[in-house]
Amino acid sequence: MSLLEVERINTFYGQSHILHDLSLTVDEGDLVTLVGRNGAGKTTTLESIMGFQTPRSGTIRFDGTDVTRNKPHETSQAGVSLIPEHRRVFPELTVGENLRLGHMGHDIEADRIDELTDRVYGYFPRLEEREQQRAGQMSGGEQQMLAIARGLLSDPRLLLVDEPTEGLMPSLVERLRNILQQINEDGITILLVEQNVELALDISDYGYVIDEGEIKAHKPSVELKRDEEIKSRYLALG
Ligand SMILES: Nc1ncnc2c1ncn2[C@@H]1O[C@H](COP(=O)(O)OP(=O)(O)OP(=O)(O)O)[C@@H](O)[C@H]1O
Repeated sequence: MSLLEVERINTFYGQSHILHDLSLTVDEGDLVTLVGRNGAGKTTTLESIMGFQTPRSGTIRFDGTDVTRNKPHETSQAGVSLIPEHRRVFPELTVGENLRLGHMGHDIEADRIDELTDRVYGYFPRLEEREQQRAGQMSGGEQQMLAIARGLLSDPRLLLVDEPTEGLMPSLVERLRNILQQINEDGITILLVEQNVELALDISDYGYVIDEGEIKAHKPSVELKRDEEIKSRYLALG
């Protein structure tokens, strides 16, 4: 059994049929990527898994439990955390306050919260230095780090990350790439959506290619990287 099993989901916005019989699986411990052009349906896939959109048909199972009709907070309590696009942090709150929101509503023991906090400060030392600062005063890159850190404080087993490198300068992209790998090596399963296809395929074990709401290919990332036809047809690369 895979940690996440998405089986033939169909998701609509009103009359618009966006995801067509979409299936994918993510095994525990893996870093899996979902890549595809703008508007291909990547965000909609993550939102369907999390419960922000409810598929009209099909099934989503997390750790063997049907979560297809879960509300987002229920999916979150089950162990999934979504880091949305555009780093949504609360600008008026401090870094520390933003982080504390990460474990609110989750039944996590105080010792575990301390452990998680230490761990995220290990990944992102800058956040510890800026604990008292308002999030809105930080750079875009730091806000992205904060959004990921906050997501980790809910103690997830599966992290869904939507376009984390968007708009970051190259040195930060490099840092973020290392941190995502480290988070995964520390035992958290990751499903990563990325426009930066080269980066996504470099750090992932397995890749899914989506186009017009359908999975067009899936294979180990090392094989996708060599597949010039898929890259030029669906990813505008090569
Ligand atoms: N709230 C919405 N209402 C109607 N259509 C939407 C809505 N959100 C997205 N869409 C449409 O659904 C399709 C898939 O969008 P989605 O955001 O999932 O794609 P994406 O692959 O994540 O693209 P991007 O990289 O641009 O975010 C697009 O055609 C988009 O226009």
